Amino acid sequence: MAVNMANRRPTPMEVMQDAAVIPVIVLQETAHAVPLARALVAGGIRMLEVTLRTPVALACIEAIAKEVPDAVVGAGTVRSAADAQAAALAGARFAVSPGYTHAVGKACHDLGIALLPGVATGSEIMMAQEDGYTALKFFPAVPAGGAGMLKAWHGPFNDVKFCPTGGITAGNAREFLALPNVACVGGSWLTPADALAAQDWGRITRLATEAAALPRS
Ligand SMILES: O=C(O)C(=O)C[C@H](O)[C@H](O)COP(=O)(O)O
Repeated sequence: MAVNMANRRPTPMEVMQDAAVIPVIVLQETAHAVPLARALVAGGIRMLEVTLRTPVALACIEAIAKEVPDAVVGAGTVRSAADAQAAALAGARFAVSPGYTHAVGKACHDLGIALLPGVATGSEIMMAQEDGYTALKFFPAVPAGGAGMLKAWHGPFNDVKFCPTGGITAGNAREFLALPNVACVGGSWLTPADALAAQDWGRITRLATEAAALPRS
């Protein structure tokens, strides 16, 4: 499944198909970015979503883009065209949004970076599809209806693939990955805040290795 990403930006489907899990990363320290990225890559996970939730997020994206060539760094929590522009400038090669607006979709299209738009309703799926997006993040997956929702969507939206995120854990990931319309899952469990604070990169590589080995449909 893994394709050679050197020197180019992935398509949305390539972002979703590279590994079973996209780690959702919240970084508080710029110095953690590179060792964390290397730890995840060592475990077989290289599509990395760094959320724009902290003041250091853009600096972290920039550091990973420059110093970890085997990683493909993306930005999460992209909520506006300005977020998308800042992320692309920092070196993000894809974007993930918690919801969807035409402005975010157009910005990513114009910037030439892949977007996984966040959706939680049929109307949002239709809006994203109108703009050409068919590889979508289902957020927040568990609170918004979980596997049952994905099964229901598979009827009318059987041309869409999802990355359920929000409430996914090592315990329930398999149930989601077994669904025909799920290409991968997203989650923060690979990068626990206490492991980051302790700079326990070995633990993060172990979590990534387990996640990379999860079976997919
Ligand atoms: O920041 C964003 O852009 C988001 O969309 C939220 C994250 O995807 C979820 O917070 C991850 O959920 P957990 O794995 O349950 O921690």
